[in-house]
Amino acid sequence: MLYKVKSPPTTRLQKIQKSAVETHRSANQHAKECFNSLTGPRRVGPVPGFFKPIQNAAPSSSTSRNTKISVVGAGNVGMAIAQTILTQDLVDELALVDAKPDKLRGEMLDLQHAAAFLPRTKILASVDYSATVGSDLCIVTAGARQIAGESRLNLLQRNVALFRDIIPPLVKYSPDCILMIVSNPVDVLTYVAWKLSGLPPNRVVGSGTNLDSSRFRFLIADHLDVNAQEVQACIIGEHGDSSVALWSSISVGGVPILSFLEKQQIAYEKETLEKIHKAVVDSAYEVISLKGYTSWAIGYSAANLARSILRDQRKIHPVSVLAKGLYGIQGGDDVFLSLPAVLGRAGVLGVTDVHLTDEEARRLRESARTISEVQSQLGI
Ligand SMILES: NC(=O)C1=CN([C@@H]2O[C@H](COP(=O)(O)OP(=O)(O)OC[C@H]3O[C@@H](n4cnc5c(N)ncnc54)[C@H](O)[C@@H]3O)[C@@H](O)[C@H]2O)C=CC1
Ligand SMILES: CC(=O)C(=O)O
Repeated sequence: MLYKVKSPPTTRLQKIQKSAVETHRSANQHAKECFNSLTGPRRVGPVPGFFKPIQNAAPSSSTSRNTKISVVGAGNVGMAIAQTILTQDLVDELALVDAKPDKLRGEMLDLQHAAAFLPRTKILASVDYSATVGSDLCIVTAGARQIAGESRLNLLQRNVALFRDIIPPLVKYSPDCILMIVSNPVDVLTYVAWKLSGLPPNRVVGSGTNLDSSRFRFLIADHLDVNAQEVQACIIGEHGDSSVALWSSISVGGVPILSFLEKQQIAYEKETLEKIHKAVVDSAYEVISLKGYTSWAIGYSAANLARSILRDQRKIHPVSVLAKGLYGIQGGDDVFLSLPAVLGRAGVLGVTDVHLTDEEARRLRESARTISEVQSQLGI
């Protein structure tokens, strides 16, 4: 016997909703028709005659060309990065790529509708990588994210498979780009992206512990009740559980903090320092357990890196770079992890040589070993 699912009777509210949707559709259609009658079908470039050039104008002498960023992955992280880039007036063109066409178009339109409040930026979106052509910087955020309690390293196999589809077309359309990886586990995926891209190592960088260092600076600043921008403090190594806090080089407004405490004979327990570092490591887990994902801080972190690169700022950021042979990391290991790197228009210009205590150096080598072990199972 078959049971038929009866359609419920149409209520008055549903009728009103249906007619509202139809009215909205026809209003959109009407607006499009009016626009087309004024300007012709959708076109690229200005409508001829809309403004008249002034008499005897010399051709533009500007030699600068448009700058372009592409963001792959229009999820929580990709969109937080995109909107931070737009508000900070970093580029002339922003291209978004995702595998979900409707979500992608929705995100593009939503950002385009803010045009009246933002610096002028052309925003494009497509599931096709040709939209990314000629990018100066490609930021990859696509992929699986952690669920509450899950480690970043757990995401590896799923995201490596996606990277095989993402990295080759990105580099095909933008062979001169700097590639910035954000998807997790960011250090291993930066290595994977480097291998799949064939780019020189200075042009492949992971967002790494730039975010962890901001969390660290926030916690110290909060403790001392000062501005976090006055706190020079760095976390290096894995963006994850084996990261290393460089306590020995922290300064606040130029004052080295550990020697200040010692001079003032203020006792501090090693355990207190460990607790602060643990709070940094636990930060992402806490936010994910509360809201399901992290987005705003990584949005600002990635835009901060994008500015240093595209504006050739030569600022020093803890980011994931090829660490082979640096800080005592074994020459045989092509491992990417965060070290203090100078970033500019050519990507990673160099790595600074910060003094590490024996304990910090040992922890960094351990962090490298953790990443290297995971990497060795990849067969890339
Ligand atoms: N490095 C860092 O500091 C941080 C990294 N992350 C990582 O960023 C990644 C993204 O996180 P969310 O944005 O929260 O995830 P999400 O699930 O909101 O977005 C992921 C997006 O990737 C897209 N996608 C999947 N496969 C694709 C493909 N083959 N091509 C193009 N797009 C594809 C999905 O359609 C989705 O829109 C995760 O791996 C997460 O762990 C998140 C926060 C901080
Ligand atoms: C998810 C992640 O990697 C973070 O927020 O640190």
